[in-house]
Amino acid sequence: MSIEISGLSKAFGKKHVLKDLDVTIDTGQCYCLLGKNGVGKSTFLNCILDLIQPDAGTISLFDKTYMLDPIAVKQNLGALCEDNPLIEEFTGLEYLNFVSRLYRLAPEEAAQRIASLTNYFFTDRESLHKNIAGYSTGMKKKVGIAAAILHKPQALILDEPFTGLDPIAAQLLVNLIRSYRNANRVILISSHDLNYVEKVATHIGVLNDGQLMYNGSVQEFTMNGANLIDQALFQLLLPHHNAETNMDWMLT
Ligand SMILES: Nc1ncnc2c1ncn2[C@@H]1O[C@H](COP(=O)(O)OP(=O)(O)OP(=O)(O)O)[C@@H](O)[C@H]1O
Repeated sequence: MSIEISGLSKAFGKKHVLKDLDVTIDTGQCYCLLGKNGVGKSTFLNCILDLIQPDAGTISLFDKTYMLDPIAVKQNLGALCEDNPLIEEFTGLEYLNFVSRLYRLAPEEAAQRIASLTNYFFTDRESLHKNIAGYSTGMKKKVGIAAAILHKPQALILDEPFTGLDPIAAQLLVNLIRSYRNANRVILISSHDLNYVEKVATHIGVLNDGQLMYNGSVQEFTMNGANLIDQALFQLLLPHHNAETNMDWMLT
């Protein structure tokens, strides 16, 4: 297995956000983690990224663990975090060059990859010479995504990658994720954008009350396409919800 998580638990004070989770994600899969606000999706991803220390459990990536070989694990990971921290004083190009040096890419190789990624995502190339502080949310996200991919990681972990992207950039990201998936990498995404999840997911996890209410293939989740992902998710999380009776006051 490429990503193997076993017995993962995390509490913040008395709130048990993740309870003894087991998840395996194999190469060629794009696993999309879904669930209501505040259910623990980012916490789950941040544990895998070693940004949050779990209370219990083991995480192994390509048979290596943080405990035994943290550098090897991190070399194989590309990450876009929910708050997308960048260095705002840098221009987009300076930031990507900085990241390429962190990963010790040869300068020529780095220049080639940066040119290809920025050509792909940025029609407005001028903006890449301006400070990130002045970028829109979507532009920052595109820089964050490019930085996550630059070192060609085996596993890509993306927290809310579609949020804030315009439809063109989002579709470009869909195409990129599909190519990445087909190149036998492994992708883990947390997202509320189910239209895009529908286009990239091979597997779905639905987190609720600290546990996975569903953990399996997208085909099984949608009953072989009989349901859309949003319908299947709604039925799973709110099977008895009746919006009309709850909101009558609004219509009179
Ligand atoms: N550092 C922290 N300290 C205390 N509580 C935290 C901390 N980080 C997260 N939480 C709590 O853990 C729970 C899960 O948060 P998390 O951000 O993982 O949810 P999420 O599913 O990603 O939410 P959303 O869909 O709204 O982004 C929330 O109740 C949140 O308030």
